[in-house]
Amino acid sequence: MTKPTIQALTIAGHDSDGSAGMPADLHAFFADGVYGHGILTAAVSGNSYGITSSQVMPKEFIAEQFRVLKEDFAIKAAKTGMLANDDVINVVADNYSANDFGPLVVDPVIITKHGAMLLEQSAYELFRERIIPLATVITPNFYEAQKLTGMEMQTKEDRVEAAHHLQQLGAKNVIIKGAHNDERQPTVDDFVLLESGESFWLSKPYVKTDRLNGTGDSFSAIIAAELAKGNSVKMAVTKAKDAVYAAIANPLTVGHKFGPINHWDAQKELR
Ligand SMILES: Nc1ncnc2c1ncn2[C@@H]1O[C@H](COP(=O)(O)OP(=O)(O)O)[C@@H](O)[C@H]1O
Ligand SMILES: Cc1ncc(COP(=O)(O)OP(=O)(O)O)c(N)n1
Repeated sequence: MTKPTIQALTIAGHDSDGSAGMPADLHAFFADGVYGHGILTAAVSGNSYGITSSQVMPKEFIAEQFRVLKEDFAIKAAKTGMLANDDVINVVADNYSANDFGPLVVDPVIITKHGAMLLEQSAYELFRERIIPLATVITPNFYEAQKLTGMEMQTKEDRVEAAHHLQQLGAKNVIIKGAHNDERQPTVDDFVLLESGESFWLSKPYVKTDRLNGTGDSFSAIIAAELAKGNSVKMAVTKAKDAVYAAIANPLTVGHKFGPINHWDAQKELR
């Protein structure tokens, strides 16, 4: 007899270097013991030096992927990654609303750590209108929170204010991740604002490393995997923080420049 398998979905772009985007999401789902499905929105050609070009999938093809997954699989939670432009945002929002894939974690992928823009600037407004209200949890980094709220964020208080702003835009639970390259701080602190109004900080030591590709993808994918298991948002974000920290602190040697995180060590943390 086969055992029941918890299934989650990523709606994201593929990065050819395997470190970020859909590959990172699927590694993270696997590390957390969840079977992963993937709706491909775009693909980028990248290696450890960076991204050189990208292609966006046709909207009809994205809609078809939703249709066939819905027909067959019991998906319990999902996450979004690279949504690229207005067409992708519209087809994802229409199809997510029409299907029952459970809670949605929105990772607002706007720019990578190394400066590649993965969401057209002209699409920020539509993203705010159509994607943020679907979010059970939204996980912007410092930069993305500024772009989505239009706020300048300098202090920790600014981060708290930005989280409330994102909640007013319709996201139920908000996490604003700390800066990943601020060597002056001994810790990286992520601010969490829950639907109930409860708030707290998640904190881990700052790790100085070039091997940070796919941290945001993996973080949001573990949150989605935990929600697929029926766990609370509070438990999901805490486990994601711990697991991604373990994956950052024990780096892999892949590529010559900016490397991936270590999902095997994330898996040890999640067991
Ligand atoms: N240098 C670092 N040291 C420790 N934790 C980090 C570091 N960089 C990122 N993190 C953590 O990794 C998780 C993913 O965040 P982040 O890297 O900001 O996402 P993104 O890829 O969207 O920019 C967060 O919990 C963040 O605090
Ligand atoms: C196709 C694709 N999607 C997302 C990213 C970047 O992922 P993220 O984890 O948000 O950012 P980095 O930590 O890798 O900067 C990507 N590179 N490709």
